[in-house]
Amino acid sequence: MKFKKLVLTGAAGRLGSYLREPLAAMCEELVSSDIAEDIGKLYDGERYQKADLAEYDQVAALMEGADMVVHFGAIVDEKPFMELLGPNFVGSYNVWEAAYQAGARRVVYASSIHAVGMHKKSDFIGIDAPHKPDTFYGLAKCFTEDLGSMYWDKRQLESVHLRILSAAQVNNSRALGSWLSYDDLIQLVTRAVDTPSVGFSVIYGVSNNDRAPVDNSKASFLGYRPKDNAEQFAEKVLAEEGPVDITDPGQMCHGGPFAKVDLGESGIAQMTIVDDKKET
Ligand SMILES: NC(=O)c1ccc[n+]([C@@H]2O[C@H](COP(=O)([O-])OP(=O)(O)OC[C@H]3O[C@@H](n4cnc5c(N)ncnc54)[C@H](O)[C@@H]3O)[C@@H](O)[C@H]2O)c1
Ligand SMILES: O=C(O)[C@H]1O[C@@H](O)[C@H](O)[C@@H](O)[C@@H]1O
Repeated sequence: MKFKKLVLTGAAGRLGSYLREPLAAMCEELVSSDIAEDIGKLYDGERYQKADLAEYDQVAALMEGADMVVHFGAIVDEKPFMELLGPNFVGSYNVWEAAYQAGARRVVYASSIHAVGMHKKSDFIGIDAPHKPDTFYGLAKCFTEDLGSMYWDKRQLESVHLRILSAAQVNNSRALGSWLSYDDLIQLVTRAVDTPSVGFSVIYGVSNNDRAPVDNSKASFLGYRPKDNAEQFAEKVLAEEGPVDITDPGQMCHGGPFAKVDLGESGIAQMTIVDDKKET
C-alpha cells in the first residue's frame, strides 16, 4: 500500500534517522521535519521542511494533504517543566490539531516507558496500566497519550502510541529487558502505519527480550512481532555491572534512572546514549 503523503517529525534525530528510508518507501511523498537546519541527503520522494513544534503555523504548514503523521520530535530527556512545555506539550497539541485540521487520519507517536515509569518492574504491566509518570518528560508523554485518546473519541483522528523502552546500546542490566533494536523499531512503526484500523492504541516498543518487563498481548492486533533479543548481551553486561542496590528506585521501577530524579533538580538525568547501529 502506498500512501500519498506522510509527515515525519524529529527527522534529524537518532530514531527519526532510521525511519526516513522505510517511511519514504511507503508513500509518494515524505515530508521530513525537524528544528535542525537540514538533514543531509534525501531519499527518493523525501522533502525536508524545518519547523519548530512549539509554533502552530510552522507545524500546520507541514500537514496539507497528509494521510498520517509519525511524530518523533521532542526534547528527549528530563528538563525543567518550562523547557518541555513548548516542544513536548504544546508541540503535541500542535501536531494533533494541525493533523485534524488538514484531514489526516492517523498520528503515530513516540511515547515512552516514562509515562508509566513509577510502576514496579515486578508488576508485568500491560498496555492498560494507568499512567504513572516518573518525570516531567514522562508527564508530557501521558498528556500526549490522553490528547490522542480525546481526539479519537471526539474527532475520529486515530493514533498509535509507541511506549518505547530503550532504543540504545545494551550496556546495563535494565536494558536486557528494555532494549528495542533499530530493526524492531522499524517494524513497529511500519505496523503502526499500515494496520488498517487502529482507533486509539498503545503498544510497548521493546524487542523480543527474554527479560522484557512489559506485556503487549492486548496489542497483538497490530501484528508487531519483534525479532531481536538482548539476551545475546547478558553475559558481558552482567559481568561488567556487578551487584546492584535492590532498594534503589532506579533498579525497582520501569523508569530506571528517571524514577529517581528529584523533580526539583530536573535536568540532571542525562542518560548516556550510545548509537549502536553497527553492532546490532
Ligand atoms: N531513544 C529512546 O530510547 C527513546 C525511548 C522512548 C521514547 N523516545 C522518543 O522517541 C523520539 C525520538 O527520540 P530520539 O532518541 O531519536 O531523540 P533525538 O533527540 O535524537 O531526536 C529528537 C528530535 O526532535 C527534535 N526537536 C527537539 N525540539 C524540537 C522542536 N521544538 N521542534 C522541532 N523539532 C524538535 C530534535 O532536533 C531531534 O532531532 C522522542 O519523542 C523520544 O521521547 C525515545
Ligand atoms: O528509559 C530509557 O532507556 C530511554 O527512555 C526514553 O524515553 C528517553 O528519551 C531516553 O533518554 C532513555 O534512554
